[in-house]
Amino acid sequence: MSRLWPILRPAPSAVAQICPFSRPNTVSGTAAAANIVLLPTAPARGESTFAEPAAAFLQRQCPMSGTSAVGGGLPVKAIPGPPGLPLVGTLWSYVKKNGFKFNKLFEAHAFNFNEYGPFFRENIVGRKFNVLRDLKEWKTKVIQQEPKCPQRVALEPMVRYRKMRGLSQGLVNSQGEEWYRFRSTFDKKLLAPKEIECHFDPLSGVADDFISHLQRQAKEQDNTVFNIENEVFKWSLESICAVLFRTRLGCFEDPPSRDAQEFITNCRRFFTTMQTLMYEPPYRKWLSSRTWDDFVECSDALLEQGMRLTDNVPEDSLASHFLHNSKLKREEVALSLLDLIIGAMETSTKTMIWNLYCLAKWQDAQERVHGEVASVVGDRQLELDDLKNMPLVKASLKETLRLYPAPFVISRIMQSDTNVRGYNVPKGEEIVISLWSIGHDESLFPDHKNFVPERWMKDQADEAQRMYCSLPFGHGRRMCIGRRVAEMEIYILLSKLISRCRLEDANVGSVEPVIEMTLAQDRPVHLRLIDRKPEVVPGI
Ligand code: HEM
Repeated sequence: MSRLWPILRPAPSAVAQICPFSRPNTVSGTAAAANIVLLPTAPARGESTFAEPAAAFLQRQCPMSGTSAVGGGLPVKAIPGPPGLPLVGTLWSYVKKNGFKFNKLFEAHAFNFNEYGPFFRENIVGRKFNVLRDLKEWKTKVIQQEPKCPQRVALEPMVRYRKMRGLSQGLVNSQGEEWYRFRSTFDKKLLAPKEIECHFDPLSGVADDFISHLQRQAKEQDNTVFNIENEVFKWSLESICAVLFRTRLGCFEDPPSRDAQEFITNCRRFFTTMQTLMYEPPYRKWLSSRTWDDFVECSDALLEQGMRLTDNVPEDSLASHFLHNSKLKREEVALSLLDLIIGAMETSTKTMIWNLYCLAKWQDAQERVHGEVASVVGDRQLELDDLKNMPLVKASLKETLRLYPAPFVISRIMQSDTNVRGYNVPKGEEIVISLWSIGHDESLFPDHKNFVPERWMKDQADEAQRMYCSLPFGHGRRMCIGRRVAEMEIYILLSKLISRCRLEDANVGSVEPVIEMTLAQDRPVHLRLIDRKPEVVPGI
């Protein structure tokens, strides 16, 4: 996508010189465009003006404001933002040389927040984004008031494929009552903390096998695991299948079992082709394309494998529970289980790699986390209750997700008119919260470029920060349904791995984030694994 749709990133001065639309779209500028009798001079840039909700600003400064405000707020078009051309909107800024890159969209967001304040509006070829950097406003105005069935923009290639095959849209992409039917089936079993505890043993088994697999590889290659993504992807797949099907696929066998290899290949093809399809210009979907054919082929294969996995599931598995205790048809259960696998794979894999990379890069932090694990677990095997006593391990994941939030934005399509920061956002508009920008806001997170897990510890983070500054799994009725599974599998793997090995950064240069399906690493990540214990004790 970056090749097709690069986004221009002009320096502020360059904007003024080059662009015919260079005048910043300030409150007064946009309001004038919307025919509102308005303000003397609104400051053009910076947080201080925009940190104040626009309606209050208006009220204070302009006697006419009461009449110009719509439904108690300014019209949505008055939200400041980068100026655009008729029809194409800000696409011009995406195709200029040396501009923003689409695969670094979070940088464009940071730039725009700096220019236009914590709520800006952008129109790219007719699609309008209202981008927010204010988590409190997101929680109180968007999420707390959301209806029974909140909506998010769907993953278009998946929707197209399932329509073509006459299948239901499942958990990730359905909307309205259909979504509710799926979600209410899966919610309790996946989100209630007590329900998740039964997955501790299977996930521990996967973590043990994975660590031994990594250690074997490292021994053969000068203590180094090259391109660790290939391996972490297997851990992710093996973990989610252990949770859903109580089945071990055999990803760490040498070579992996045929089923595992097929699953790995199809999953990887699914994500790479979907990524390409998602960012193609819209007209491409009317033309035949090799990528689309590939996507259909691997989606068919995944569906077939998913159906096969549900054929003979052990009685104590989640799959069996959903097959026998829900009103969903067998095919709908199989599709939803696939959705859970799809939801889990990219996010958990990328997050785990970032977490390992951060610990390897910030050795002091790694030693502090290791100290905690050693003092709680010692030489025995990790137990479920230990997880409650390792706040630093948990903080290490939170800090990773602050620096590198796998979904770097979360979106909602408004289902009723809502006043956000003084603007009346009508039903049908999309609001996007930029998690990346929040996590990199120096005023919220001093020393924000550094990995400091302790900033999330109860005695160090203030209440407001803990409440409003971290939302990597989303929030509300449509939040990540796999959050508890993800947290458990990551805590287990981190504590086991770090007590067995010291991680070292074996990369040339700093690994930087780029947007693929989620916030990915811009190069293959290599890590050195140094055994902490001369002899490996199985289990920990
Ligand atoms: C570190 C790992 C993960 C992160 C950061 C993450 C993050 C997210 C986020 C931000 C959303 C959107 C929430 C919203 O719109 O408010 C989401 C949705 C979803 N996630 Fe996760 N996720 C992770 C792991 C998982 C796992 C392990 C599973 C499966 C067990 C999973 C399954 C899903 C599904 C099915 C949805 C769509 C839910 C719906 O639309 O009702 N995720 N995830």
